[in-house]
Amino acid sequence: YGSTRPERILAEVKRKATRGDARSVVDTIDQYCRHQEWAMNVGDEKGTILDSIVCEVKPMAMLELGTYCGYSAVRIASLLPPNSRLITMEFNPVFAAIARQVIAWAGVEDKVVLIEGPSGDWIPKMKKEFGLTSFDLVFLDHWKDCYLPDTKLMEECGLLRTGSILVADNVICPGAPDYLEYVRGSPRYESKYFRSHLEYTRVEDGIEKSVFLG
Ligand SMILES: O=C(NC/C=C/[C@H]1O[C@@H](n2cnc3cncnc32)[C@H](O)[C@@H]1O)c1cc([N+](=O)[O-])cc(O)c1O
Ligand SMILES: [Mg+2]
Repeated sequence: YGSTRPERILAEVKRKATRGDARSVVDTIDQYCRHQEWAMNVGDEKGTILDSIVCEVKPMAMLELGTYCGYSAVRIASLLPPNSRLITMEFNPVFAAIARQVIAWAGVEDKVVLIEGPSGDWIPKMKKEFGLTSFDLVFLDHWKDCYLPDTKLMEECGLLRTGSILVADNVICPGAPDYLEYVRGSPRYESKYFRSHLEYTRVEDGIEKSVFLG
């Protein structure tokens, strides 16, 4: 009977990755998705760009929109300073259940809070639910037409402070043109494009890093 792609990715992690070793979970997923079946993880090439930004920012409070199988949650969590948290949102219960197991296998569950539900509903509740003032770093990797509305919602809910950084995957492929136009055109953002390739392919894609100026 047909398993889902995320279930096959989890099975591969349990078969090949070393329990408690986040790096081996990341490498196992990259190998599988490069050689067996493609999946929409940020991947190894764009992942190193994301890694460098996480290491530069050293966020105490980080948000990820769109957990999927948990690949980037594991990648990010393995680089977070002690006592910092990644909150990651996923509204598909099947994907959320897989991601929880991938995160646990990697041994980073104490750094990751996975919220199951739609970002649009949860963003307005973040401050109260988590005693947050603002996010130091946000990784956007969910539906591409949600990037802009969710960014505006985070602004309105006071979740961004002067210096908060937005990192958006796929700004070229599949593309997020309205988001790109907004962060590049707005005087409230200082935006920079990191050219790369769509995960596991030679197609151009890139990551946009945008600093909120307040
Ligand atoms: O479509 C892509 N990503 C969408 C990712 C979507 C993921 O975020 C969740 N989600 C969506 N809105 C949500 C709102 N709230 C919570 N989770 C949400 C979905 O349940 C899914 O797990 C994509 C596509 C390609 N591609 O080459 O086609 C490459 C990529 O790197 C991609 O990221
Ligand atoms: Mg992506």
